[in-house]
Amino acid sequence: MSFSQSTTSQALHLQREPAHATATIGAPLLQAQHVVMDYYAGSAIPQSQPQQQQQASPSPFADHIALRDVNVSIQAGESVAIMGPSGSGKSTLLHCLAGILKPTSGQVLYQGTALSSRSDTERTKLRRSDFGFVFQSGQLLPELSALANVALPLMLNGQSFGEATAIAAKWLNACGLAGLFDRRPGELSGGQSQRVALARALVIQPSIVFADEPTGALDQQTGHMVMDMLTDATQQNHCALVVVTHDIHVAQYCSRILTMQDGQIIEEQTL
Ligand SMILES: Nc1ncnc2c1ncn2[C@@H]1O[C@H](COP(=O)(O)OP(=O)(O)OP(=O)(O)O)[C@@H](O)[C@H]1O
Repeated sequence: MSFSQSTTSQALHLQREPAHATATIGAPLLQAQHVVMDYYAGSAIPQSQPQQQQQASPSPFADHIALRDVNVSIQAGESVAIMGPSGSGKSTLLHCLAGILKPTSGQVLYQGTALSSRSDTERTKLRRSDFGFVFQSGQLLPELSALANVALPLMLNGQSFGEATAIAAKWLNACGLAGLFDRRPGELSGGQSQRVALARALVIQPSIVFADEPTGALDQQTGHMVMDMLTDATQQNHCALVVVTHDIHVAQYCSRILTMQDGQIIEEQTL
């Protein structure tokens, strides 16, 4: 059974309506408006920590100014790749879009509401319920089994151990990991670990998955398998996808490619 088929059949049996079912039709799911990120202005701290005093307008030449007036709109179900040279601001943009970093100025709207208008607790809840994250590596808890790693986000959202592990098992199966439920991350290959990470990101039925170099630690063939799974699963679940990558072959899985340079989006390509 292909991942698409199994995802379709299994995801439909998951526990609740995805959060994006409540999004306003036609309005962007996620929007960055005039986002500036100056790491020296004291906004490189996570939003959950106290903010330092913001300083004067950023100098246009400093390399700690990671984003300069960035505007992006992402629709529900859309897939967007962010490319650009090292240091161009890709990861910073992804972290601002996901509410992990608070921009120095400008704002990020999710379902029409500014992330900065939500309390720390609300933002944490939002990330747990609506956002999935996939990083290059190291995102799984090493002391937990694959099954527990995938079940954990559901338990943090209030589901019982039994419910959470039953749903997690479906996603691990859908990711081709039957038989590996009890393995810890250190006992899995890089590709297997990354598939566990996909299952963990998708298990909550997020409205958007943020992926930062999801194939960066994988060989090309395994990277394609992971991207096939990620794009299949997000499409099947009408989930938006934002992928930071240096690899054009990875970017081409998406419907739109944004190219960044010196903290700005300099090119936008629809595929
Ligand atoms: N915590 C930080 N403090 C100060 N400057 C930072 C910090 N994080 C990133 N920067 C700077 O912000 C700019 C953008 O960094 P960012 O990591 O977003 O780039 P990137 O395009 O994702 O790079 P890469 O492809 O190498 O991961 C760079 O000049 C970087 O040095």
